[in-house]
Amino acid sequence: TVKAQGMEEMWDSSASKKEHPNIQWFKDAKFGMFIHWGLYSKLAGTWKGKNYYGSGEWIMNQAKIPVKDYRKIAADFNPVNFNAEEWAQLAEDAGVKYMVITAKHHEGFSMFDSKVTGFDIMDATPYKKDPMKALSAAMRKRGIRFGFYYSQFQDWYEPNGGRNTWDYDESKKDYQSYYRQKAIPQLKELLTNYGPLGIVWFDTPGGMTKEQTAAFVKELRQLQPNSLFSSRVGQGMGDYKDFGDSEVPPVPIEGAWESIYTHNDSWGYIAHDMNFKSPDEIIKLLANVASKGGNLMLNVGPDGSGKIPEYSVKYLQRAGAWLKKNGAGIYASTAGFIPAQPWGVTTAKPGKLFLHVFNRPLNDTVLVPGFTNAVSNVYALDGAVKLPFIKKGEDLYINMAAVKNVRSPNTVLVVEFRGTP
Ligand SMILES: C[C@@H]1O[C@@H](Oc2ccc([N+](=O)[O-])cc2)[C@@H](O)[C@H](O)[C@@H]1O
Repeated sequence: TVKAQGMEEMWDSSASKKEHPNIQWFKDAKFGMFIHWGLYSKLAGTWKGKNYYGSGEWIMNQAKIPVKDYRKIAADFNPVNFNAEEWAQLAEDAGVKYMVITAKHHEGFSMFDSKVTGFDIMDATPYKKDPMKALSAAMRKRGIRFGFYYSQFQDWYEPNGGRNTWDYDESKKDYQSYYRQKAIPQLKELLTNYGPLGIVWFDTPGGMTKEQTAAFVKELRQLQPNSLFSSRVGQGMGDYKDFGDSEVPPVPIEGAWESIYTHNDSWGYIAHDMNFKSPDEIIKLLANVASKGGNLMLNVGPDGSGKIPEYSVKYLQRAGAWLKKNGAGIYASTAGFIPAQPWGVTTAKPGKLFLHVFNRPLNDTVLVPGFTNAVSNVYALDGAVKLPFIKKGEDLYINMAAVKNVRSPNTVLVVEFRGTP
């Protein structure tokens, strides 16, 4: 471990598996916004008149578009509708506690002002402004954590970057030169020019040994010791775990972890993909992930003009409205000690168990089996409506007839108890 200015000890993920000293905000956050935005957003899922479905950000790979053709998109990329305040306000209204946006995805195009390449939004587009500068400032103003997604290995623009196998011979690539000349200098720009970053989100590790990854991580941590690195940095050197796409573990998982979900069926914008998850689905998914002790990072895919799809705006605002009333059952909660039940799931805090009732029992009687602790009070969170309850042995029965709002996708009941579960 190396001594660093100001930090009594530089946290070194490769050395010990103890948690990052700055992990608690992430564990308490529970809800984040993911943003995939790049040149692919302008293609909107179509190339040469052919529609592609799923993962719009992979269209260059799906259609095997040569770099000489793909780079031309930049000349028409002019997101005049991009409004950092609007995006940041949506994050606030949605109730997310952090945002992670693609600074550079696999296509290799830099959505920020980079001195390392000419294939960036300042030099290669008519837009000539740095949206990441405005967005990081707008988020900081609202006290919502901000971070970047940087595709550290896959770079389909660079001859020595990972995984463009249709223009370049993968076996001939010198990945180290790509890391030295592009990935590392660009990550240093991102960790230097946009203020404190809550998170650096990596994807698809590759082209580096364990030792090289350790050196890579150590070099970057020196710039922002407090920043959390996601698990896809590789070699187990991340600070929290990311599950596969749109995956929730079946049972509670210890430690800091995150489930990432698309809002429709694609990370990048696809004009013909309207399969947006409803506000109810978002609220249930968030409670489901929280009931197992994790965070949900939900994605939006702005279009090429810089507009976040209307359904994402409306539905995230609706989910945020629910969180304004019921956030106490989510933020800073831990996994529920009563497993999922026919009526829903549970989350916990010291002396409190939150019942997330998705499916209201027909007779309005909620059974919580195996509840050993003595119960002192039960009420519905939204409106603090006290509810009658009885215990038969370890079975707790709650009558929720007094809860009028029958339409809620998730009615949160609070069980206050003595002792520890
Ligand atoms: C968030 C997504 O991350 C990756 O896709 C993955 C990476 C890893 C897994 N995985 O580990 O299951 C699945 C999809 C990217 O390729 C994709 O474009 C998107 O950015």
